[in-house]
Amino acid sequence: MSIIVKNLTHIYNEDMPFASKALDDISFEIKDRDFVGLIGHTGSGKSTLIQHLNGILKPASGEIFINGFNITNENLNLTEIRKRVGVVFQYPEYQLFEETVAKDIAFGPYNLGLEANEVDKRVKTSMESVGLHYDEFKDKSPFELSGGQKRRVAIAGVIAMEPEVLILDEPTAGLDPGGRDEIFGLIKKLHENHNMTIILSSHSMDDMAKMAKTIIVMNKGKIEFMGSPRSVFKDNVKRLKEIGLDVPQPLELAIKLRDKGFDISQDIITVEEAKQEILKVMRGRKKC
Ligand SMILES: Nc1ncnc2c1ncn2[C@@H]1O[C@H](COP(=O)(O)OP(=O)(O)OP(=O)(O)O)[C@@H](O)[C@H]1O
Repeated sequence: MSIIVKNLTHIYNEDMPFASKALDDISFEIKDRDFVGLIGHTGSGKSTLIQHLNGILKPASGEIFINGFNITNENLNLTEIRKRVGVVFQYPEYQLFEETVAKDIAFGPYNLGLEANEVDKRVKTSMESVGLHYDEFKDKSPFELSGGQKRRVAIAGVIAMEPEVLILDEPTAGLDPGGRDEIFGLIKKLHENHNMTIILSSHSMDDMAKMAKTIIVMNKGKIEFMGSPRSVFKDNVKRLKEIGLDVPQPLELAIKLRDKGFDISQDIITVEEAKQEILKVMRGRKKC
């Protein structure tokens, strides 16, 4: 499902003395089945953009088309957007409220007006998709689960609505490294097995470099860069640092080694690439 954003501007507290522009005339296009990493310093406008993509906020100006469908159209029913675009907000486990896992996941599909049989089917399938065994977890209270499990329940609740675009705002915030890997593994699987277009915001450049096909870098409500992780990180190290962002650690290491006189490529964004490049340089030195 393609997404086209045209000249989108958002102003909080418009017409008030303390009005502030959070999105400033941004335009971009996301292709069907892309995996987009949304990065930017805190306050750069990522969450505001995400809320526009699912119709929660209305723009001061501009338009958004989801598969040709204008979701900024005043007359559009929000349920129509929710069927297409699912959002997992930051710390989604705080929004779990039902007494059982199955009931919590069923809440969204019921609101779409689906029949009980269809809702039950979707609850089961989405629980299996997030790695929660139906019989084991369906009757548990969401509140007796671990942090990572709660987050999976929240994700299952969104994917049970079978959206074509899944947006996740900082889905691993506050999780330990094990929980983080689990959630990223799950998102990767959803992208690959369910053909979902994914938009993911994260502060981890290493994870973005590993997972995203396209990176969007936001700064002060504008898009600073958009492109493949390799082109965005490799060509813009200085500017990324100026706007308060890191680059992936393997690239950081390559830059440091180059500064120390090693003839090492800067075209490195993953640990494996750094390993191969360092081995190549070491072998070259041995021969000399
Ligand atoms: N409800 C609101 N009312 C007024 N201003 C807001 C509101 N929400 C966000 N802002 C402002 O809009 C700008 C963009 O904020 P936004 O939350 O979209 O950034 P972000 O990139 O998602 O940040 P973070 O990484 O901290 O979540 C910031 O200047 C912020 O202070």
